[in-house]
Amino acid sequence: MAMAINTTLLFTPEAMAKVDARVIASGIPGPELMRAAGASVVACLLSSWPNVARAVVLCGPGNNGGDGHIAASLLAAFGVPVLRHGYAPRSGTDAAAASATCEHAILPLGDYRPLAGDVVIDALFGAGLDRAVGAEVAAVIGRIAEAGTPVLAIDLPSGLSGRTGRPTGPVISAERTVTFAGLKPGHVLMPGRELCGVTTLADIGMPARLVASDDPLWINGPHLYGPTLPRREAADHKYSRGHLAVMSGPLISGGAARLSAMAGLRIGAGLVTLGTPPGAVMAQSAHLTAIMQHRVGSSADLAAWLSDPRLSALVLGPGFGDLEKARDYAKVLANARRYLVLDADGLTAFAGRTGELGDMFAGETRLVITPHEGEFRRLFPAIAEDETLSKVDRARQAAALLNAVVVYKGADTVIAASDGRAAINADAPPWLATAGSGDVLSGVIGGLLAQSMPIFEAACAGVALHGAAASQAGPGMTAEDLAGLVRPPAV
Ligand SMILES: NC(=O)C1=CN([C@@H]2O[C@H](COP(=O)(O)OP(=O)(O)OC[C@H]3O[C@@H](n4cnc5c(N)ncnc54)[C@H](O)[C@@H]3O)[C@@H](O)[C@H]2O)[C@@H](O)CC1
Ligand SMILES: [K+]
Repeated sequence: MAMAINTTLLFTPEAMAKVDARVIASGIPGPELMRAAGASVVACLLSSWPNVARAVVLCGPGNNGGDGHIAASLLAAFGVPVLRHGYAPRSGTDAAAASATCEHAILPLGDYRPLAGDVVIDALFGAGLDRAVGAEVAAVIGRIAEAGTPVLAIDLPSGLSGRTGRPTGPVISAERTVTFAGLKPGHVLMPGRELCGVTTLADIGMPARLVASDDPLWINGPHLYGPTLPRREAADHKYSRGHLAVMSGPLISGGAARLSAMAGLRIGAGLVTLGTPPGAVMAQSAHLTAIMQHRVGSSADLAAWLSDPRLSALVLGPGFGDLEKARDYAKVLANARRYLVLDADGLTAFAGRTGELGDMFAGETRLVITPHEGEFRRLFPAIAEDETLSKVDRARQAAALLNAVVVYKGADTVIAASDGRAAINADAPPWLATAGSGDVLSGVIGGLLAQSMPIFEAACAGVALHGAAASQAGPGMTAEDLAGLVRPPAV
């Protein structure tokens, strides 16, 4: 039978509970899964801490504790000194059967005092955590943190929500986490990703076809956008690879549009033109070679320019400056049914006016917005303030509200479409948070849209390829370096 981990989907705790139930209903007993889970924890512990002096299993009342009991009995069999602290499982459960395999008594949780050489196995709560941990658990979490004792978390660090990636209260900070069959949003959303430390996905013998979910939530990667990347053909010419326009701001802030335009060209758009206000044309000319210019001083100029049907996608916002003009231009672009990446000043222009923006872009989705945290809060204050929502929920609600693809930026950028599809990007390097990097991202997405890539896939690919360019650039990267390193993958 094909056993599996699913490396592309993300499973909310609810979706994972359904997978568990399906697998057990298919005839694989729960205790068998628990044995495999406990064994994978032991494998991780022994490879990461081969000189462990004492393995301290902190066990909770549910199945997460059950995995911990299995780990305790296996470690004891391997001759590792073991301590169990925590709560006894309810009788008759799989966790109780697991607990019975270990002969060490379960000592009270509050009695644990960390010693040098300890490694803690956190088996208190996993996917079943539904509220803040109590005072006794909070106290032991505090003592472990104070002592700096390394922690290996089972499934999720206790106190972390697998759905939101946020702590529900006091939370374990783990060095390593072992989870099963598929990652949960909490493993990749911040600060969850950091609280998990290094996360390992273990195969516990669930059949591949059952490790599935009808919630369209993925890790961002080529599995999402690879098949729709623009193909290079020998017969390509510049017009067959699309024409991207980037609206330039005034003299003082024209650099942002240039970064965006350069990125659009590098990602493969056949032609890239700056739409420049008259006062900035000379200055921009001094900087441009492969990028062309068109003089655009008013909405009428823009509308006239758009009579060229080859102009398929536009970027509006980086360094644009004039908020009223940004609103007017967005309206012209919406009426002309062009694909638009709205960023920076283009987003600020619609703070408090998201209804207006959504109405403009009704119908087939043609709008991508790329807000960072502050811009998102200004655009969607009610969604941003709702503490029950995860970043994925927020991006999805914003996307539905605007009929747009939302690229909600950060260390855990979420890309969401108005039909509910969403992806979390989990591998961008921290030095990507630099001035001008957002301008490059909007150019990358615009360049892919100009090449007729479908809109959600273009946004996912843009975020991934932008991150890949940053990884290649390395620490100390500037936005100019980044724009120069953006490349389409070979397809
Ligand atoms: N069912 C399965 O097929 C498998 C489950 N596995 C493990 O099972 C775990 C999920 O098990 P459970 O659903 O039993 O969940 P947990 O073991 O995470 O805990 C659930 C129990 O804790 C209580 N609880 C939740 N939050 C609490 C809080 N803040 N303070 C005090 N009590 C709290 C709940 O009411 C419930 O009784 C996974 O994380 C994974 O480790 C693995 O054994 C693999 C297979
Ligand atoms: K845990």
